[in-house]
Amino acid sequence: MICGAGGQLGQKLIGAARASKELRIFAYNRSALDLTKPEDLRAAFAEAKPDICFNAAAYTAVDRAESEPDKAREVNVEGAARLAAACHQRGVGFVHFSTDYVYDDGYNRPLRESDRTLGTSVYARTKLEGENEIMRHNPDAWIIRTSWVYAEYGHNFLRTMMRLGQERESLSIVADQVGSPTYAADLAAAALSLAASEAPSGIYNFANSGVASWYDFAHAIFEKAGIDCHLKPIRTEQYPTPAKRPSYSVLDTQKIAAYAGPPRHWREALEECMKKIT
Ligand SMILES: NC(=O)C1=CN([C@@H]2O[C@H](COP(=O)(O)OP(=O)(O)OC[C@H]3O[C@@H](n4cnc5c(N)ncnc54)[C@H](OP(=O)(O)O)[C@@H]3O)[C@@H](O)[C@H]2O)C=CC1
Ligand SMILES: Cc1cn([C@H]2C[C@H](O)[C@@H](COP(=O)(O)OP(=O)(O)O[C@H]3O[C@@H](C)C(=O)[C@@H](O)[C@H]3O)O2)c(=O)[nH]c1=O
Ligand SMILES: [Mg+2]
Repeated sequence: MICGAGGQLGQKLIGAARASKELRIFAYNRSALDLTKPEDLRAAFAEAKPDICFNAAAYTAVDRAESEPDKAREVNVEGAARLAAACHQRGVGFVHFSTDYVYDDGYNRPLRESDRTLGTSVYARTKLEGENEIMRHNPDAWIIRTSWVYAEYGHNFLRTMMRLGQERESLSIVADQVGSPTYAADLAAAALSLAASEAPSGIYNFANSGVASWYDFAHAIFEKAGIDCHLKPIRTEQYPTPAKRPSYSVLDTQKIAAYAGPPRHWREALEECMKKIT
């Protein structure tokens, strides 16, 4: 059972599950299963009778969340907790997704699952609270923290850059926020591997390997797309946004690698994704 099936990760989970050929898939987008509606949940469980549930549904608009915290909370905390509890009651496995933005920004080495959390934005705090509520309602849950997710479709930095790069002659992009771009297809495959393994419940990081600033990421996108737009590296203060983002959120992925294999480099994954964009 896949919730949030219309999002970028949701669509890739469907693809990964189909490729395995052994799974019967019940995928629900927001109109079929709204996490804030208990009656939708009951109907979906009755129909799918799943062995395992993947929750790709979330409120992901980082800046907008600053002005509508209740909406973000409703999905990322209450909705996620409700789904986790429903799975636990029925003995259904549960896989949830969280974000690099939950980590404390004081580290200068790849972040481990046991490191301190903080959350400098409404989005990050609702995701963190969601994690805690999930673990309280469902101690068997797997929670995968990931970062900078993109796909050839959906709302993401890659698609924003492709659009702006074609419209503008030059773009200023922050170069002092560092993380790891992650292809939604690689994340989906890792999530299925984790759920099929003997991995204990708890928190797992997953991201493509290698490190990039948003500026590096934009640079690689323009290079691969052959877009001729001048890129200027800037500091965070020069690009004010409603939500404060972490300056360093590279994830240590050793823990999940034991069950899902080592992730490939973000540049290799980006190349595969961009071949799908015509
Ligand atoms: N995108 C990223 O860079 C990152 C994402 N993550 C996490 O990964 C997960 C997947 O994210 P991603 O696929 O990128 O996000 P998307 O925004 O692409 O997809 C989220 C989906 O959830 C749906 N949704 C929103 N509210 C509800 C609701 N009440 N009930 C059911 N569905 C709902 C959205 O529908 P609609 O479009 O109609 O609102 C959308 O289809 C999320 O948990 C996210 O927090 C973690 C790190 C990075
Ligand atoms: C469009 C644009 C953005 N930026 C900066 C702003 C920001 O610091 C950075 C990325 O902007 P975005 O809004 O695309 O990224 P953002 O929405 O913050 O992406 C995050 O989404 C959530 C869901 C997550 O969980 C995170 O892992 C992360 O992927 O790029 C520029 O510097 N110049 C620009 O022209
Ligand atoms: Mg955004």
